[in-house]
Order: sequence, then structure tokens, then C-alpha cells
Amino acid sequence: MSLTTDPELRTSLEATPDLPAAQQPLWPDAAALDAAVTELATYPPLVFAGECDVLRDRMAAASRGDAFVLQGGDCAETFAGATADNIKNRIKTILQMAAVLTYGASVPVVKVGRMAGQFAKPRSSHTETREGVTLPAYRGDMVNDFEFTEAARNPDPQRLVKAYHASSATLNLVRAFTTGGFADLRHVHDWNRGFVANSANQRYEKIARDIDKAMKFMAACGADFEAMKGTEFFAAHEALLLDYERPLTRVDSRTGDLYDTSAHFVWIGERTRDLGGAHLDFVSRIHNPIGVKVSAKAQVDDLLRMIDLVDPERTPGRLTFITRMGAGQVRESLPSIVEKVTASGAAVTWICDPMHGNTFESASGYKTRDFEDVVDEVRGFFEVHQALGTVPGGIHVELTGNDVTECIGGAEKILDADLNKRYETVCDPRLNHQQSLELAFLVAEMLSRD
Ligand SMILES: O=C[C@H](O)[C@H](O)COP(=O)(O)O
Ligand SMILES: C=C(OP(=O)(O)O)C(=O)O
Repeated sequence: MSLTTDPELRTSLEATPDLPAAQQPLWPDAAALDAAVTELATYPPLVFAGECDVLRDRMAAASRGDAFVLQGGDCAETFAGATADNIKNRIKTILQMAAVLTYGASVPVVKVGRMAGQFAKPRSSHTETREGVTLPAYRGDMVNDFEFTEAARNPDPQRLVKAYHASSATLNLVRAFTTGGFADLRHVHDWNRGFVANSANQRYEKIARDIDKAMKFMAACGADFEAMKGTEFFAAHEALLLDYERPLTRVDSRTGDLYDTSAHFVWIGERTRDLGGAHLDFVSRIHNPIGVKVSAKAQVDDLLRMIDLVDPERTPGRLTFITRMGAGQVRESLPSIVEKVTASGAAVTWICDPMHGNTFESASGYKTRDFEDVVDEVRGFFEVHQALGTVPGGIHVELTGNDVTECIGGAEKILDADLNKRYETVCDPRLNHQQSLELAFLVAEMLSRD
């Protein structure tokens, strides 16, 4: 792979018209920004273009119903949170969910972490006010620090470089866990047995028992579990900060095509998906599989134009619409979008994000989500696709492997009064380990009914 100093790449990126880029930090020091971007451009890619192509094929399989996608991870990764234990717990949770979903869907589950790059956040407001003091909003560790002081909230471009190193270390451990034996299906199944052994989760015992039987059947047939000790795992994040994504964009030496080597899959968020904006222009130039968040506010005509821009050749697996309508809206707003996009002949993969349309402020003042709403949105997503004869291709979830108390509900019955016990997110509330597994069991039930 060539670096951004490659004349071909420079030409291609410099050809990018000067389009408006929403949600970018107001970097106070242009020279410092320049230095950070130049430094990033000299670093090795985090992923290989060929891996992105593999993921594109997997996303294409999901668009046909031959695979099911599980995307999950933190709302906002932090530098301090990039520890071995946190990464291990998140991977473990995703592997456990994937095992249950594989059983429910009877197709391979494509595992994609919101990890190793999810360090930047779009915000509703540029500023945050506490007790009469107004400072720049926290925009993710890639930009500034969560601490509420003027110095901490000042955007620092060296954080772009730190984000690269934190992503690199995270991805290194993720690759080690997923290929070095930790992902052994027999361990994963044992962990799930531990989950259903908890009296709160007894209603999922039947699925766990059925999986147990299936594993014994496979063993009796001579299945090689040793060969199933590793698994494919991909990294994804929102391509929000163009000062990070552009210098990590490289020419694939095999084909001459551009790839954003900061992750296998990048998505464009609800707040930055404007057709005339720099974000969609950027992803239209790279060859990674791309996601776009779609809320109930999306106009179908805009989505059709977006497909023409990002996926003019209608390549299966290239474009994923991650719908996040809210439990109260999904049944009303999703059908016409799916119907019209399908009628246009586009080959998009449909994924449900049941988190971002279901956020509210609890009576005690915490930003939270109700587990019931999360489940209901996924249920609505399945109902809509079933009614239209289209394919529900996967789910996209904000989760952690730790026992935080950020979303209310679930079998543990987390209440508003419990939120203050372990509310650790620096942005949006995540499902904890138990709630994530519970969601997987419920989605497995939905899938096996299909
Ligand atoms: O993750 C999504 C957004 O970044 C987040 O919901 C914005 O939160 P805010 O409305 O508190 O800025
Ligand atoms: C900001 C996010 O979501 P959305 O763009 O859908 O609001 C996100 O997934 O982190």
C-alpha cells in the first residue's frame, strides 16, 4: 500500500471539492493540525484493503439473507478505557451474542466491533453549560477530554495521533483474541450456559439447551472444533473527523483503488449524511463497505440520490442502511423507505440500530434507553421486512462487556434509581453485558420464527 504522499492519491483527495463538513472540531491551531495530519499520513494502515473486500462480500451475503451482521461496541471509546479487560469483555460479549444469533439465524454471523476507532462523536450542541459555565462540548477523545475544564475541552490535534495508536493497540488485541483461541466456540457456549444459569435468565434456557444438543450432534458427526477456535472479526467506526480519515486513506497496491485503512467498515452518521456534504463525498471515493444511518426523518428521494453517489454500480455489500427510527416510529416510517429503495433496484443491506431513536432523559436526569424499546424496535424492524419480503440483515448495538447501569430494564430490572450506580459512558447509554446477551437471545427467537 502506498502512503498519502503517493501522487495518485494526492490527486484524488485534492480533487475533493471544498464541501461543507458538518460536526468538525474548531481546531484552534492550524499548524498543529497540519503537523498531526502529516504525521498520521506516514503511519502504516490499520487494516488491509483485501480484508475490507472480504467484509464487503460478507455484507452482500447478509443482504441476501445468507448471513446476519452483528455490529456492537461502545458509544464512544476512550483512551483510558482501551484496557485489556475492557476489550476482552466487549469481545467476549460480542462472541457470546454471535453464538446465540448463529443458532437463531442458522446462517453465519458477521462480527463487527464498534471498536478501534470510535473515538469521535457528533453532538447536538457545540457547547455544554454546567452551573453557569459554558465550554466546548466533549466530542470524543480524538478531539478533547471529557473533564469539564477549559484546558481539557480545548480541541488538541495530537489527539488524532493518540487515537491512531489506541486503535492500533485495540485492533492488535482484538486480532489476538479472535484468532488465538479465546473465541473457541466451546468456551463461548460455556459462557452462555453460565448466563442462563442465572435465575433471571431462565426463560432462555431452552435455546441454550438446544444449542447444547446441536454442539453434541456436531461433535458426534466428527465436527472439528479445533478448527473453530478462531473467528473473523472486523472493525468499524463513524467516519466523522475527516482530518483522521483522509490521511489514513491509501491506494490499494493491487488495484489502485482508494481505501480508508482506519477500519474495515465506516459509516456516516445521521447528522453528517447531507448529500452536498464532505462526508458522503469522502465515502463515495473509497472502496470500503460503507454504512449510512437513516432516521425516520430521512427523505426517500435523498436516499435514492445517495445510492447513486455512493454505490453507482450497485455492488452488493457496498452500502448498508443502518436504520434507527425509534420503537414508536419504525413500523410507520420504515416500510415506505424499504419499499422504494428496493423498487429502485438498489442492493443495500438493511441493519437495525435500535439505540439511537430511543434515547430519553430519565426523571433523575440521566440520558438513558429502555431495554423494552430497544427490543421493540428490533421486533418492528423484523415485522416490516417480513411483511415486505425483504431481508433484515443485522443489528447495530451500543454495548459494553461490563456491568454498567446506563439503560433501564432487562431481566435485571435496572430502574431509574439504579442509573447512578455505574453510569460510565461519556456519551450515550450502552446495554451492559447481561442486557446485550438478553437482546441476543430475544433476537435469536425472532430469527428462528422467520
Ligand atoms: O451517539 C450519538 C450522538 O453523538 C449523541 O446522541 C449526541 O448526543 P448529544 O445530543 O448529547 O450531543
Ligand atoms: C452518532 C451515532 O448515531 P446516529 O448518527 O445514528 O445518531 C452513533 O452511532 O454513534
